[in-house]
Amino acid sequence: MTRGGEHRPRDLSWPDALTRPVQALQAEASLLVALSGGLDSTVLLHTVVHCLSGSSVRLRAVHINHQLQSNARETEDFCRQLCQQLGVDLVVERVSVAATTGPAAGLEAGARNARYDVFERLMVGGDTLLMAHHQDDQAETMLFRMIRGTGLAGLAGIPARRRLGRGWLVRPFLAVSREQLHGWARELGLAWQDDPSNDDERFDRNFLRKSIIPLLKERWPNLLVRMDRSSQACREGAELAQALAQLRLQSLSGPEGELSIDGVRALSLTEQKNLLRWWITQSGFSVPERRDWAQVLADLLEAGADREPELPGDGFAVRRFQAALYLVRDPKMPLGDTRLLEPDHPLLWGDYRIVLQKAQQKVGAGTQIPRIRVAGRQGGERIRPCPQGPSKPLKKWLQDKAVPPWERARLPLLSMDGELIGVGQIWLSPGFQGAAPESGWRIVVEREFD
Ligand SMILES: Nc1ncnc2c1ncn2[C@@H]1O[C@H](COP(=O)(O)OP(=O)(O)OP(=O)(O)O)[C@@H](O)[C@H]1O
Repeated sequence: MTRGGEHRPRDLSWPDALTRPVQALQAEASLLVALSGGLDSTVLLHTVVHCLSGSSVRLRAVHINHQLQSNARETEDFCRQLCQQLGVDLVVERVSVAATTGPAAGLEAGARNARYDVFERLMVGGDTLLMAHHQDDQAETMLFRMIRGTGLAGLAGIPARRRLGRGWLVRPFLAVSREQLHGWARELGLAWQDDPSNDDERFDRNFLRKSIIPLLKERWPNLLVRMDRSSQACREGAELAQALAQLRLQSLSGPEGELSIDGVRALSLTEQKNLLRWWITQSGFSVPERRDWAQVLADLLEAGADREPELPGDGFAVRRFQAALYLVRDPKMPLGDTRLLEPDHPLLWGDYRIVLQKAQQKVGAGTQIPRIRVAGRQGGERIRPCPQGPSKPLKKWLQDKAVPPWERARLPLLSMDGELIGVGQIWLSPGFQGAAPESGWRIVVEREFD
């Protein structure tokens, strides 16, 4: 349902609290306003147009139609008309939200994920996406996270600025309350769309907004300001914890990014947890949800030498090998089949990329393309590390080289005429390396994330 009056604001003086944070965006190259059609983002779009039209900033809006509400089409039309009247280019994306049959929270989260996926995809370098989150959203988020039992970083609430895809996400209204936004929207005579799902208290956020926060505000009128202070304190605390974890990471990590067990063991349990979480996040993964961190750490750090403890995660695992912890990415493809190397056709083998190249010809070297096979370990292989020397079991050789067990299973083995000529990046027969290799052919083995 459309509320209020016009697509054009009345000619009043605009409140400073709205214009100040938006004027600070003058230096941005390109702004994208996330426009839901609701009151908050409609006021944001009007304010951006009021403050920045005529400036050099490129301005667009983006509306995501989740196709969930009965008025989804009406809201999309509203956004189109609004942008047309304001002379702002609008991108509309329709998405299908998963988990529609799940519990209310699943649907809410599904819509949010779909929305952020689109935003990320749309952003190019130099783009800044603006969202209209305000002080009340901040308080709801903090309460909600507290109820779910989140840590310091979660209690820091919604950040005013953070990276999103190739650009930035900025929330200029975080210091403005919902009441103020509503008051100004009416005073300026603006129109907006009401979201019927905002009244549905099966959604946790709505329950907090409609039933809990008003009660708290009645008792503590400056609740929002106090919570804002708490979020600031938590943000600072989280920043300090990260800085400490980063220092520890630098001093305890070895040449392959592994962490020394003795070094980690010397830290308090609190610091161990802090370090492990930061290490996982820094490596681009999500920290697994565990309640038994003390147990997880005791397993990783104290298990007997004969055990191979691990903390599994999504796309990775933290594993122990000898005196260190390793953060190991899941391999890219199932290994197993045998492949033949073709000249100048890179072979992708899990995380490895293997290339066979014709090298400068040595006098007397054959010109025939060597038949080099690439395969995973089957067991029983032997290696002849020195061309004229004796061969030894590959298993023993890998153990002597202290190659971790998970790495051994992933290594591409290169062989020719039944003889091993290469083991991942660890070893390559001298006949296939250097400026003028004996065989007339050079092999290059790289690991993708090296
Ligand atoms: N359908 C939409 N299309 C474009 N932007 C949207 C849409 N829905 C929400 N937004 C943007 O996100 C802001 C916050 O909206 P809302 O509070 O509904 O989302 P939220 O789920 O709480 O957000 P978040 O998950 O980011 O905290 C809006 O002010 C608006 O800028």
